[in-house]
Amino acid sequence: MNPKILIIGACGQIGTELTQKLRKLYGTENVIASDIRKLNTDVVNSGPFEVVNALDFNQIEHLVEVHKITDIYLMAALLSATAEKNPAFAWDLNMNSLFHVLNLAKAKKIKKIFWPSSIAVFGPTTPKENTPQYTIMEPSTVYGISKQAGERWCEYYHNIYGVDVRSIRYPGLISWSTPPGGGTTDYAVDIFYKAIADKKYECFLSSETKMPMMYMDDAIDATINIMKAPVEKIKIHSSYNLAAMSFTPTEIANEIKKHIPEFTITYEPDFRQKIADSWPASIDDSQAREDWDWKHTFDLESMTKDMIEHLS
Ligand SMILES: NC(=O)c1ccc[n+]([C@@H]2O[C@H](COP(=O)([O-])OP(=O)(O)OC[C@H]3O[C@@H](n4cnc5c(N)ncnc54)[C@H](O)[C@@H]3O)[C@@H](O)[C@H]2O)c1
Repeated sequence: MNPKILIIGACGQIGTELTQKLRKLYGTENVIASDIRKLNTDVVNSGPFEVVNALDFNQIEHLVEVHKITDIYLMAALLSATAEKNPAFAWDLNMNSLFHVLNLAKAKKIKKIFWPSSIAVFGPTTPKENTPQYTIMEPSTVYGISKQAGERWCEYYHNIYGVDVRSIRYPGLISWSTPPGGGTTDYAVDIFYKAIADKKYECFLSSETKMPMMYMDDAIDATINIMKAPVEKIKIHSSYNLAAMSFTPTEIANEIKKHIPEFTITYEPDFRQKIADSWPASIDDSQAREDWDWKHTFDLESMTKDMIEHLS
């Protein structure tokens, strides 16, 4: 039987593409998209849509009952750069929305949860290259602190209450259909828009800042596959490391130049440099590959080609 899905935060960078893919897979009527406002016409007009505040437990519970929801994908959050500008609100939104959904599962009102974590759970004391699944985690951003605390709570709700919650530590995500929502890796999306429109880009990170990244198609596949995996294959109930590629602004600029030879890049690092410097440069995701057969498709070369084809 198909799951009955509620996506909270469906109008964002990930939610938009996740909604369309889940609707194709499970049927439009089985995927209820929701967000705090009707922010994206593609999402709002392509199937059932509800306005919901992720901080309002009663609203979410009502939707779960009315639509007989089995699975919730909680995508609403304040992202890294935005969260630094409003730490108290970021903590409130990122934590309490998660508690609401975990408590619905604890009360057996839903069966399964997807909740995204991030490479922001790592910090300046974490080994930077090939960052292991289990390692030092001392995040220095409010976003990272909220994601790390969220991971601990996911594992706790699994261990103590038997909640089936599944999670991935997404790296920076690159996509062409919806603009990114205020993260530190957003430059790797903006650069394509500016390269095509202006043939030049001023990067808010320094030239050699290497970070883990992933093309949205791979991130959506990972999200759907971890949720589809038989429960016994999920060995980690905090969050899985996930990786596809790592590159610096110089490297992505050079790849873009293969398609747009006149493209130039300059560097003007801002407050986001400090956040980027505290994160890993590359990630060891062997556990996800082993446990539920994760594999990526896109590397820097194929991702760049696809982005330019779609945006040109
Ligand atoms: N995009 C990335 O590179 C990335 C990387 C790592 C982790 N993540 C995580 O993935 C999730 C989704 O990220 P995204 O990039 O799609 O974010 P986004 O900012 O693009 O989208 C978030 C969506 O949540 C909605 N929202 C905000 N507050 C809400 C509320 N109170 N009630 C209901 N909806 C609300 C927003 O309107 C928006 O549509 C987040 O948890 C984020 O931390 C994203």
